[in-house]
Amino acid sequence: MPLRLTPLHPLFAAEVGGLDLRRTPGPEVCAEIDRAMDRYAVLVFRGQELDDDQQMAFGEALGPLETTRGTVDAHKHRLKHGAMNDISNLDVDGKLLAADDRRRMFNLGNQLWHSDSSFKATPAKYSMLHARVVPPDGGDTEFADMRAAWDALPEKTKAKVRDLVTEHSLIFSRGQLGFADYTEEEKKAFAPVPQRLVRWHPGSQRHSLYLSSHIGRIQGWQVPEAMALIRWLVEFATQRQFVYAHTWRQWDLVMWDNRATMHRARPYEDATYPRDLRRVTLADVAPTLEQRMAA
Ligand SMILES: O=C(O)CCC(=O)C(=O)O
Ligand SMILES: [Fe+2]
Repeated sequence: MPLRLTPLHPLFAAEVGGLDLRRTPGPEVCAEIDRAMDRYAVLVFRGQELDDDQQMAFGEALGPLETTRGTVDAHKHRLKHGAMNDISNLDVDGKLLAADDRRRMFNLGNQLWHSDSSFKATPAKYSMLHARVVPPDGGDTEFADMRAAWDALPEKTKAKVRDLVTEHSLIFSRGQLGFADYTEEEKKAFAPVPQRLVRWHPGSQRHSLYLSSHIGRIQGWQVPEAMALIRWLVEFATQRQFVYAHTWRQWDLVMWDNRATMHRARPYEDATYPRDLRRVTLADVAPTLEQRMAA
């Protein structure tokens, strides 16, 4: 049975109808979802009244999670030794953290355009956010299609950036927010990781720009030149025609492919309203430099 897909944007993003995710989909439906992710990169499932277990079960049906219940003990240990050292979807009891709690911990970083976990050697594949409580207005999440952005680049620029290797770290993204003080342990934990600037997406057979606020260097380049280029690319790639803005309703589940998109949280007026969005993240298969490029 093919999924019922309704496009939400001329380039990417679609709504998926006819699925009740309280019952974890089997392998055939998951394969359909993967195919739809390859095509659309962002999928919106409305009206899904899930709890943490059901959301995690859906994630696990699609592939290995970045943080699983099996790693909760290790995770508790890391939290005890400084929550700032860790970034995770889980709290100390293994419950999913609300995005706002993660945001408080990670200093508004979600409001910068980014790709999840690009600061990890093996970054994230899919992320899914589930809306438990939403404020009356504001607080959208915006997504930008990094395949369409790549396609639209001038050929000269493509040739210039095609083989570049960037370095990503939480220290770089937090630096943009004014954070500068780190312990030696934190510096070690957040050591920059190399990533390709241009990726090959096997599912869609398309290239994508792998951009993120976590980028702070391009290997072999002086920092000012590197960051001027990265800023230009981010501006280019997040022009209005490449962006889908999701306005949340309670019980929306939105899943995106971090290999093919960037996203950012938008602020909302009255921060006294709760905004409880919970995330489950799937791990990619390998560091980007170890992944195959197009033949
Ligand atoms: O809160 C949001 O709108 C987005 C948060 C985010 O970037 C994430 O959960 O990965
Ligand atoms: Fe994010």
